[in-house]
Amino acid sequence: MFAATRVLSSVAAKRTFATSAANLSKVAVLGAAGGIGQPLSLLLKNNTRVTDLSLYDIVNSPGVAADLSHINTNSKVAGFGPENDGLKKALEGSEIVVIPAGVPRKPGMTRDDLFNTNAGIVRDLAEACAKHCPKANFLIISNPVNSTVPIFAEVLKKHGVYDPKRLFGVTTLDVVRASRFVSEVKGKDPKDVNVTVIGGHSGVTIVPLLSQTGEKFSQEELDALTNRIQFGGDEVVKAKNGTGSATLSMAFAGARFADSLLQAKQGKKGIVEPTFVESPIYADQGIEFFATNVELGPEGVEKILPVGETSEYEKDLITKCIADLKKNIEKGKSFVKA
Ligand SMILES: NC(=O)C1=CN([C@@H]2O[C@H](COP(=O)(O)OP(=O)(O)OC[C@H]3O[C@@H](n4cnc5c(N)ncnc54)[C@H](O)[C@@H]3O)[C@@H](O)[C@H]2O)C=CC1
Ligand SMILES: O=C([O-])CC(=O)C(=O)O
Repeated sequence: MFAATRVLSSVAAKRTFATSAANLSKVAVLGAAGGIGQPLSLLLKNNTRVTDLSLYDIVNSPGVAADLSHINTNSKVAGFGPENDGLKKALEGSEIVVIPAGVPRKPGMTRDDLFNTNAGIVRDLAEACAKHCPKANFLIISNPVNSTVPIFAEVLKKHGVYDPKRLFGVTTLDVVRASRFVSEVKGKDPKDVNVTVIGGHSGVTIVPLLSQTGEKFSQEELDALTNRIQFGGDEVVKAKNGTGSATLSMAFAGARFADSLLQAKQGKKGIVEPTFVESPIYADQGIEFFATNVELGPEGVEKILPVGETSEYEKDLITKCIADLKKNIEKGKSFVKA
C-alpha cells in the first residue's frame, strides 16, 4: 500500500513538474483543423509540458478542440475561429505558436507554386503574432518554408519585434525521413541513425550530409539516398494523388520540434534540432537564413552549430542549394517590402 502510494505520488510529482507555475506553456496551433493541424494538435495534447492548447483555424477548430478536450491529459484546450477576435484570443499569452496554415501541393507542383496563396496567409498571421504575442517562439511549417520564414521575419521587423532567436522554419521532417531511409538501406534501427540535413526545405536546397553518418555508401547508394531525401515530399504528394502532401509524418516531426523547444525552455541543456533560422553560416554569400543543427535554449536559438566536414559531393550539393535558396529568400523578403 505504502509502495503504491509512493509510486502514485511520484507520478503526480512528475506531472506537477510539467505544469508548475514556472513552466506554464501555452501552445497555439494556427491551421489546427487541417491535415497537419489535427494530428499535430493531438500529439501536443498528449505532451504533458503543454498546459494550454489553443487551436485556431478559419474553419472547424471548435470541433477539433471539443474532441481533443476529452483526452485525459492535464492541458486545457480551446478552439477559435476568425469571429469575435478569435485569433487574438488564440495568440495572447502563447509561448509557442506553430503554423501549418495554408494550402498543400498537388502532383506536378513545386513548393514554390504554393507561394501565391500561402505568402499572404503567413504574412497576415505574422501581423497578428506581432500584435498579440510578439515574444512567442514561432515555428513555421507552411510552405514554401524557404520563403515563408523570411516573410514572417520581415513582418516582425516592420513591427519592431523581430528576434532571430525565436523564429524557426520547421525542417525536422527532412531529418526524420533521412534517418528512416538510411536505416532501411543499412538494415539498422532508425533510432541509431542520425543524419544531419542542412540548407532549406525544398528539392535541391535540402542537403543531407551522409558523409557524417559514420556509414559507408557506394556512389549508387549516395545518389539514390540523396535524391530520395531531397524529394521525399514528392513521394507522398504522388501517393496521395491530389488529396494533399505529408500530414502524419509532418505532425510527428512538428511535435518533436515543439517538444524539444519546450524542454530547452524548461531548462534542459544540450537539446539539438535541425532548423531553418537566421544564420551567419553562408551570410558571406548573401544567404540570410539557413538550416543546420541548432542547440536550443531558454531564449530559443542558443547556438548555431557549424556544418562540419563535408565531402566533395556534398560541397557540390551545397553550391546548388545556395543558388536556389538565395532566390527563395529574396522572393519572401520582396513580397513584404512590396
Ligand atoms: N515544413 C514541412 O516540412 C511541411 C510543410 N507542409 C506544408 O504545411 C501546410 C499545411 O498542409 P496541410 O495541413 O496538409 O494542409 P490542409 O489544407 O490540410 O490544412 C491547412 C489548414 O490551414 C487552414 N488555413 C488556411 N488559411 C488560414 C488562415 N489564414 N488562418 C488559419 N488557418 C488557415 C485551412 O482552413 C486548413 O484547415 C502546407 O503549406 C504544406 O505544404 C506540409 C508538409 C511538410
Ligand atoms: O512535399 C510537400 O509539399 C510537403 C512537404 O514540405 C514535405 O513533405 O516535405
